Amino acid sequence: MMYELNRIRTLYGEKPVLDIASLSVEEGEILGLVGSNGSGKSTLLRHLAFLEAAQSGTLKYRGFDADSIPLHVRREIGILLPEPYLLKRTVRENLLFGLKIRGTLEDAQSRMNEALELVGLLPKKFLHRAWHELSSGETQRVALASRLVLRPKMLLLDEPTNSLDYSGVPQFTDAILHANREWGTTIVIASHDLLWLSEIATRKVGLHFGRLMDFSTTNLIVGKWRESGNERFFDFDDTQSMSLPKSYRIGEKRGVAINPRDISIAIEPFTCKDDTVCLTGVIRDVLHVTKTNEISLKIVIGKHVLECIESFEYFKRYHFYPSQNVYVSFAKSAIKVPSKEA
Ligand SMILES: Nc1ncnc2c1ncn2[C@@H]1O[C@H](COP(=O)(O)OP(=O)(O)OP(=O)(O)O)[C@@H](O)[C@H]1O
Repeated sequence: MMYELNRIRTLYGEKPVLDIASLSVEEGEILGLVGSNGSGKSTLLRHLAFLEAAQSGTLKYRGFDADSIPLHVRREIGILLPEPYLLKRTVRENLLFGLKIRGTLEDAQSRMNEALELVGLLPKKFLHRAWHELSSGETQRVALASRLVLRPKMLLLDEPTNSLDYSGVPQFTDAILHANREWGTTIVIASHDLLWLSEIATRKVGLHFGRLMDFSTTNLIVGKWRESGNERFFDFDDTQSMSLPKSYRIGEKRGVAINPRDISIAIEPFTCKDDTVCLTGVIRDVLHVTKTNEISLKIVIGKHVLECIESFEYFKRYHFYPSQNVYVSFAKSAIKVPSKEA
């Protein structure tokens, strides 16, 4: 067990931003943290890196309490922030810094080369570059390389794909998987890139207004609700809406969740019954989730995006592709009001 959190509560001023009853992180897993802006993901990562303490509750790392963790154990943990900070020196000095303070300089040169190659930078070209001669994507890569060179036991990544271009993302994926598989690094990643997280994470948890959600879905819809008669509706756009479950209480700021496996798509319209929601949308992304041999599709419906998971066989039959118009359907009973704790 890497982390054990119990009754963690964090307040900024009067405002509660984290309220987690319990959460564990197992050794060797890649845990994805999902949640909308301000849901508390970065705050949680800062707690896990011991950069900032929660107001109450207990946080243990490999059995050590936050306030008695030895420095050498704390140094097993690497964190990559969304706007990475580099020392105002060369790439080489940035990579060497962590090795120096840990006193592990034996095979420094080969480890630096390996770390740079892992993030897709040629050591010959980049090792002696100054920090200001790097693009933002290269800065992000060097920042990850300077964590990888330490072969950390624990790696915390906050929006790691932020400044990466299209080719940078697969490279980062490989680097992260390499750390996990070759060195046994346990990884926690906060990201809005849900498709990417589905590909890389072995488990995902959702944070919603600082609380863990007990849903196994990435389709968390938070937005404005419209009341009409006794019913409440969520509007995808001017013409498409869905009615909300009776258990949804307005003013609770909880949103609703729909499991991607409960959503069906088709190229012909569905026969829509009273207990079903039927919508139309456009496919934005198609991703093969190799772990489960399923297809994850992102469907744009009005101003919102829903993820839908179909079997590989179904996908092969219809050959769904990005930009295709599709019909979307799910049972009204699939719209869940998430409970407050996992
Ligand atoms: N230093 C701070 N002082 C006051 N409030 C803060 C501070 N840091 C974060 N917050 C607030 O705490 C809440 C959680 O912020 P946090 O950065 O953890 O969210 P997040 O899920 O990482 O968001 P995002 O997806 O936008 O990065 C937000 O409402 C934010 O405004």
